[in-house]
Amino acid sequence: MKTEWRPTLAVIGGSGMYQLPGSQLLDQLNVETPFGSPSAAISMVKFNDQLLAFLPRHGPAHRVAPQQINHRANLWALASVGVRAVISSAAVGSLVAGQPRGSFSVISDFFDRTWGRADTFYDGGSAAGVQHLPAADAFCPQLRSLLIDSLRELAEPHQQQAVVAVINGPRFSSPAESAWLTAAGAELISMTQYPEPVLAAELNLGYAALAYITDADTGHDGSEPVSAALVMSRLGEAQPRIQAVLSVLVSKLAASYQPQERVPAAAVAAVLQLPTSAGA
Ligand SMILES: CSC[C@H]1O[C@H](OP(=O)(O)O)[C@H](O)[C@@H]1O
Ligand SMILES: Nc1ncnc2[nH]cnc12
Repeated sequence: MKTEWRPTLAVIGGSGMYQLPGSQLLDQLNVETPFGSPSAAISMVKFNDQLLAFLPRHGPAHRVAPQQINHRANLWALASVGVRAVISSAAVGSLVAGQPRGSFSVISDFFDRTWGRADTFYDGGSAAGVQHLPAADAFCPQLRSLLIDSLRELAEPHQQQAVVAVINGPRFSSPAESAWLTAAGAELISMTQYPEPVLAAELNLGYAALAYITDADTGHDGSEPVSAALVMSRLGEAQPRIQAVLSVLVSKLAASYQPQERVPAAAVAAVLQLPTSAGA
């Protein structure tokens, strides 16, 4: 894939974010990958005077269900245009009182309860071979700290760390499932925060999530149980706040940002050189 655009940062838009609010569209790139098609064309946008890549993980009109997202294609496509840092927006439910609805959270760890999702580039079936990713810091500490600084600067209520349980979806949890995940140590709940972070890390991309808490899942705090309509309406109200946080974050991210090398660079290069489905 040859392109004149080489953005340092990509934003992956979650539910309710199908364009980057406050950005100006410069170009759209249809990237084919060795793993099939991404959720949408990659938009090259100008945001806060910076060039950014933007990709809506559910597609432009929320046609891609959480369990159907081709995360490998999405991350490969972003890496192929030179991105080194990924900030994802995610609507999440809260499982505990310490993560209240209407606040932000900077996810620090995950608990994978998905099944059947392709979650590695290194299954031994290609020239890239087998790699074993250390997953202790799948959410990049450097990017997390920039997000925390941005939230603090805007006086946005936020929690600096949280364990997210990732369920397969598309249905929400039952009360018994929700209680079990809470007892296991989860504080937030999502359908998309796995395998996106680990696939980013497998390509040596820095990754952090700006999570916005839309609900209290099945209602542990006595509130209305979650529904898709409720998530969407609360996200709609929060868009200006999410945009403001991203704007401050972008001004703080240095063009010289270098993510941690978690996988040998030669293995990543081998993945990025695999023939695309279009060229195969
Ligand atoms: C629309 S309700 C459920 C949906 O919302 C969250 O999406 P995202 O993480 O992309 O913001 C959740 O994970 C589900 O996919
Ligand atoms: N309660 C919930 N469960 C799973 N994903 C969510 N996204 C937003 N709220 C959620």
